[in-house]
Amino acid sequence: MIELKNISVSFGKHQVLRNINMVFETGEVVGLVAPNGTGKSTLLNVMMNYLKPKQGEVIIEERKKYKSPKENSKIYQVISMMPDQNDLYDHLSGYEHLKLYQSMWKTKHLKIDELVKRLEMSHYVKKKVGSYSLGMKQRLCFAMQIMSDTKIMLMDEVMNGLDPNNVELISNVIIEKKEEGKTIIIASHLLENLEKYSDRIFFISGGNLELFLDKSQGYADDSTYIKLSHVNFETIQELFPSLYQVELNHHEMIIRVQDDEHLSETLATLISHEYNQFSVGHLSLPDAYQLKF
Ligand SMILES: Nc1ncnc2c1ncn2[C@@H]1O[C@H](COP(=O)(O)OP(=O)(O)OP(=O)(O)O)[C@@H](O)[C@H]1O
Repeated sequence: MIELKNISVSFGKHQVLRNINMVFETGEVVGLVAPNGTGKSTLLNVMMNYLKPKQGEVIIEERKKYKSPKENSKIYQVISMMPDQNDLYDHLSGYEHLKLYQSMWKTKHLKIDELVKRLEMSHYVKKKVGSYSLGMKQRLCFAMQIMSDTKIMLMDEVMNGLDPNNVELISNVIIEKKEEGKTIIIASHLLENLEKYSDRIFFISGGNLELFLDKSQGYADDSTYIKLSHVNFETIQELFPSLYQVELNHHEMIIRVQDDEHLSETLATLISHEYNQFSVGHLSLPDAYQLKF
């Protein structure tokens, strides 16, 4: 469990985080979503104490705070940030990196060979990192964090450079770790993927965390949307002048309806005008992102 209390961060006059209050609970996966340069890494860096906020504090496991080197080193037994590819040593093998993490975090109970097999790294893990592709390094970085076995795991762009099979592989391990009770906070631009395993998803916007989805409660925006394909935006605007509608791209648009009565009326009108290619429901994360940013 990690709590953020009144966290504000500014770089000069640019305020990146504004008075953030949030608790990330034990055993949940939280997704952080925002365009480049909005504050995802800043927030994760504050949680790791790599960056001191202008105001506010981070509380880990209800009472631990970043106060002194001694206290901080205890906290780093509980929380970790996924290493960056730039943190890897070209002259060491992946296996040696994993050994190093295992000894640093004293996690002899975890079997390196099992993890290597699980992440399909067996064919390359004994080779030097200097010879790895982007995706091979990324899997190693993820494996290193799994090896640390901390209760809280922060991951910045965990799926960077991974092909669809590896995205699936890592997603499954994230779900397993969540089931073991880990708190996992992930900043990602892979929206459909993030939506699959996150318990809660927040947009970072205007320096604040805005809830998009809490799987135990539902969508923050509980309106119903009709998503239409292969339509002419102007024609639809003329048909429904009073309804909120947005063009997503050249051939897709959405209409928001307030209640079931409006929904039935709107669908009836669409069908009577021979518009049959639509779906009805909540906004998907990619569509909500497109509307928001
Ligand atoms: N050390 C710094 N000094 C000055 N400005 C900074 C510093 N670190 C971050 N910023 C600024 O803070 C803002 C947020 O940066 P941050 O790295 O948190 O974005 P991000 O959402 O993680 O982006 P990305 O998706 O590209 O990783 C950006 O405008 C960035 O330029």
